[in-house]
Amino acid sequence: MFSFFKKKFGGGSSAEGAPAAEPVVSVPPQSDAAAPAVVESASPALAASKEEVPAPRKSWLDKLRQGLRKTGSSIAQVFTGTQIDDALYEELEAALLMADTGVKATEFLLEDLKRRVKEGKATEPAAVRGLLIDALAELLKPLQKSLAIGASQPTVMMVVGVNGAGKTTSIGKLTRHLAEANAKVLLAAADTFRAAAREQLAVWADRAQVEIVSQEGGDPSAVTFDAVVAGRARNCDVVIADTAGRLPTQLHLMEELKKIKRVIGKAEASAPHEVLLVVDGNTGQNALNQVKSFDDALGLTGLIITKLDGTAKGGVLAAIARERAIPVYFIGVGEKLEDLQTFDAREFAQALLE
Ligand SMILES: Nc1nc2c(ncn2[C@@H]2O[C@H](COP(=O)(O)OP(=O)(O)OP(=O)(O)O)[C@@H](O)[C@H]2O)c(=O)[nH]1
Repeated sequence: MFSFFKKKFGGGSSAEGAPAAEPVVSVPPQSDAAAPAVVESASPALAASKEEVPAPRKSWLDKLRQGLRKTGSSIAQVFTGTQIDDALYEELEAALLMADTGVKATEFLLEDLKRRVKEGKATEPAAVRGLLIDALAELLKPLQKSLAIGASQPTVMMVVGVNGAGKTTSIGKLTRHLAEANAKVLLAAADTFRAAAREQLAVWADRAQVEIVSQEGGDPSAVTFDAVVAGRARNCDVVIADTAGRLPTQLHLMEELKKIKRVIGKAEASAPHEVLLVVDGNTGQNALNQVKSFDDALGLTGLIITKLDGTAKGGVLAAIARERAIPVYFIGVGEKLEDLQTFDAREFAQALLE
């Protein structure tokens, strides 16, 4: 099994810690026992002093920092005073809630922070900010995991989400990155209703020079089934199915997704290997509700969080970590190819609070 993304994205969530030059064995970051040294060096922030952060990653990080400023500045405001007292914690609580961190994650972070302040014997509010970065990075750590390709051929991914979350755009970018890393990708346009959605996916397929299975009207499950069978016959590394946007409350449409998942399993018993939810990070607590609903219906394996360019609701990642810790494979901060990058817990905490 190998992961393209350490190589392509030059750092970020890869917990492997291996040099970025070659595809590497993917080790889930959570499995500290298996790879302790690796986890240690996973932070690009730490690595940055030793090796150059690649240019696309750097420009993405700048955008992420910029994008999270609306969230971060109201939290940072709390640390401009001179004392660490109840008022500071109350202000911080309000700022975290305003950033859509949610009650559970906010309570957890405050408790953890107070413990860190006590243990670290911090006396300056500015130092508390550093400790909050540590607390947040630790809370977010379970979300950090690389998307691994290659254990099955093809690796079948099903991508779901509400309308306009950024599914097709994210699939397009992911496909480009995979294709550039020499993976053979086949796309399935399982949104058989909306011509524009199919066309949009076809444009991405064209740009990445990959094949696409598409059909006007008809059954989305049938299109996906055909794509998985074709992907296997053509020795593809990855098959990605783009599904039509839907709200979790549209029960018949959720049933349709369950059917697509079942039918993929009929085409390839071990598939789908990934069920990815694309969520618009700008929707805050609503994003958390989407994660819970889609996970209950489909059993998600990963998240792609988009539109973190210009949000006041960046705290939602902490809420997800506390309430439904599904790996965040990618973060999107815009519409360009390089705007989709892997997630790194400490990097995110720093981008938010530094
Ligand atoms: N600012 C910003 N815009 C994004 C990002 N990701 C996607 N978009 C834009 O969001 C809009 C919707 O993206 P799509 O990829 O069409 O969303 P979708 O989920 O496939 O939509 P449906 O097919 O309607 O379900 C497009 O205009 C994208 O360019 C992001 O990270 N940041």
